[in-house]
Amino acid sequence: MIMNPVHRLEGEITVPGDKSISHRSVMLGSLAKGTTVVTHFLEGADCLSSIQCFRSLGVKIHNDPDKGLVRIEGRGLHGLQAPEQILDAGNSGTTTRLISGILSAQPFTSMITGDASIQKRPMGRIITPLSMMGAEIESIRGNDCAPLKITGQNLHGIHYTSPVASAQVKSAILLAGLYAQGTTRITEPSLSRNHSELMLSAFGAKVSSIPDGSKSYTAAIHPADELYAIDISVPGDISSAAYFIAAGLIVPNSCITIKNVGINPTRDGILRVCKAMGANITMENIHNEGMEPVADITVRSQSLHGTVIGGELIPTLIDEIPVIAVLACFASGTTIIKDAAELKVKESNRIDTVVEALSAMGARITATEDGMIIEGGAPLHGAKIQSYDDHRIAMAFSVAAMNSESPVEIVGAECIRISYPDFFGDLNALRY
Ligand SMILES: O=C(O)C1=C[C@@H](OP(=O)(O)O)[C@@H](O)[C@H](O)C1
Ligand SMILES: C=C(OP(=O)(O)O)C(=O)O
Repeated sequence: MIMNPVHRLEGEITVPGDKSISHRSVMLGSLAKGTTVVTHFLEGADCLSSIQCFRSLGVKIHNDPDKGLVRIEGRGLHGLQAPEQILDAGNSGTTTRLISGILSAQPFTSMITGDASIQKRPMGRIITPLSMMGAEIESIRGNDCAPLKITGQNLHGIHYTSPVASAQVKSAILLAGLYAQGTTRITEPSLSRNHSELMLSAFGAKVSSIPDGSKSYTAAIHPADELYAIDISVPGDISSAAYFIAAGLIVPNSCITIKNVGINPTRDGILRVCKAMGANITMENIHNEGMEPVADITVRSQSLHGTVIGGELIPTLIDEIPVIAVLACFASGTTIIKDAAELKVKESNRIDTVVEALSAMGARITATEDGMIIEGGAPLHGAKIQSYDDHRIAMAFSVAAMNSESPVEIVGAECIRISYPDFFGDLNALRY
């Protein structure tokens, strides 16, 4: 894919549904009694993997992609059936880790795996706490990665202190906790996205999240008899909106409104960073969609300055860091991204891939152990960029290309289908 520089972006778009919320709607809808209807579902490959896995577990799921409508005929908390084949999570870490929490408590054995990238991502982080709850999980190759063989057991509650602020780890434990004897608690070093807590509670589970001490949070869940179906309207994904927020800021004379974007405070770090860089982003029509806050976001091109991004801000923008690094190249002064070692265990090592690609475009960027340092202000020029089949990298560099001095080639841009199938269609609708 060759991306040419863009002169101006203007107009209004609606980005696809939130990936995290779409995954969770399939999972909780499958475990609930009754029919869950989901609108503005993300028809990205990752969420389709979640649908496919739950179909293999005996759940009837009707998907109307043209309408973004998914209807899930829940089987109740104890109604899943043993799968006849190995479950395939595709490229989705969320599917793999969250479903493992559920499978740990089922009265059958199952196997789950995914693509080459998934088979390299660390699963020890869920195997350890789920095993402490009584689960039997084997990493088939003995490397703490998928394929995983999960033999369901009677689980018991634990209080787990997680070394990482990871919503996938937290959610796997909470989902297992639905089935465990006694209360299950997970303390994380800072608050990661809380969509599971909010949605579990909307489906009738007894779940709480309490700040304890300065930064750490403890989520707790009690075992449930049943969950009950609800209707879910999925907000626009702020992680997808992030590409248009960044593009609107760096492409001269631009003005973009992104409608109905989720602005849950555990996800809005990109907005806080833009503000810290001097951007004036406006929000209108702020309201709640079910349990999640949403707003229309308007962004205009502006001059930016560098900032420091670290600490508890990191989990609130972890997937946006590649495009924030691009933004930092157009800001005056230095931007430091730290406390973000988690970037190394995503679809690619996002510290290495971002630094490699931005360096190739002429940016002044240095990798650090837990992030990167960017000296902004050097113009970017065309280059051949490897996406390493990482959708966030392909989209972040599509944004970089928009204000590059010459065309950029993005190798493997098809991977964008993972989270944003019509990314280029939406982009073209704004291009002048
Ligand atoms: O729970 C989720 O839906 C997600 C959590 C994050 O991962 P971690 O939990 O590994 O930080 C994020 O990177 C991923 O895109 C989606
Ligand atoms: C890390 C991501 O997703 P997952 O962990 O679900 O593969 C992502 O979408 O950037």
